[in-house]
Amino acid sequence: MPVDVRLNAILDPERAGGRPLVDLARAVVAGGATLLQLRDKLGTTRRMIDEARALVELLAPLGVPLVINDRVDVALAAGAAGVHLGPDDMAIEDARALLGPDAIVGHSIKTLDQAERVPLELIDYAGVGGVYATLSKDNPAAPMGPEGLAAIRAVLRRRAPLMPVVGIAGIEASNAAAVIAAGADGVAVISALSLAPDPEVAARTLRGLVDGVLAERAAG
Ligand SMILES: Cc1ncc(COP(=O)(O)OP(=O)(O)O)c(N)n1
Ligand SMILES: Cc1nc(C(=O)O)sc1CCOP(=O)(O)O
Ligand SMILES: [Mg+2]
Repeated sequence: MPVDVRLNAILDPERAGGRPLVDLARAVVAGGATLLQLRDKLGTTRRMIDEARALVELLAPLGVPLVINDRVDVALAAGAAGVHLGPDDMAIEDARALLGPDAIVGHSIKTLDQAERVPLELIDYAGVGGVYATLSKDNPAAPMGPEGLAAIRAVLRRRAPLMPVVGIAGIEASNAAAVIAAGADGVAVISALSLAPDPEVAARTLRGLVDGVLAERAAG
């Protein structure tokens, strides 16, 4: 079954507004998040495994998968569902060999060239961006806009028609519908959820916007 990327909440302790990650996870899942990612760029390996284990314990009974950003070892140690990797992270082939066929392996696609070359048969979803400007990533690439996402999505659809595509970077309530209208199957979000006054409400709003455009697409 394809990974449900409709609302991909990325939890980053540097951008959690001081909230415990488990509290944030509980709130965004209550609001409709379908996939969670733990992204901790500064913590020790031990801290990251502790965070991941706590999230797995919360999410497993709720049926919401957790992927770990960058770190195959942390995913394995914590029993997470999989990983999200980018062009500078472990090669997809190596990650798949270590994690096995049932794990979720997501991969970033930032250019048309990557869309042509990434071994799509080994991944479960594509994170396409940066769509808009973001303050949540160091040295982000120039925003590609919904048009850039649509162009990458066209290449991915030709190569792997069922590959779920999730847009990332600067996505919030004001622009989420445009990302889905450009062809994404979901949105990946840090600040518009984690730094919202009420993350559960923010998740429900984003999920509603995504579902609305997906329903129009399904209706043809
Ligand atoms: C869903 C999703 N898409 C893209 C990314 C970015 O991954 P990467 O390019 O490896 O950058 P870092 O997140 O590691 O800084 C992502 N994390 N999630
Ligand atoms: C982790 C990440 N990767 C990006 C990319 O462009 O590849 S943008 C990003 C951060 C997204 O956070 P926010 O929702 O706060 O903009
Ligand atoms: Mg990475």
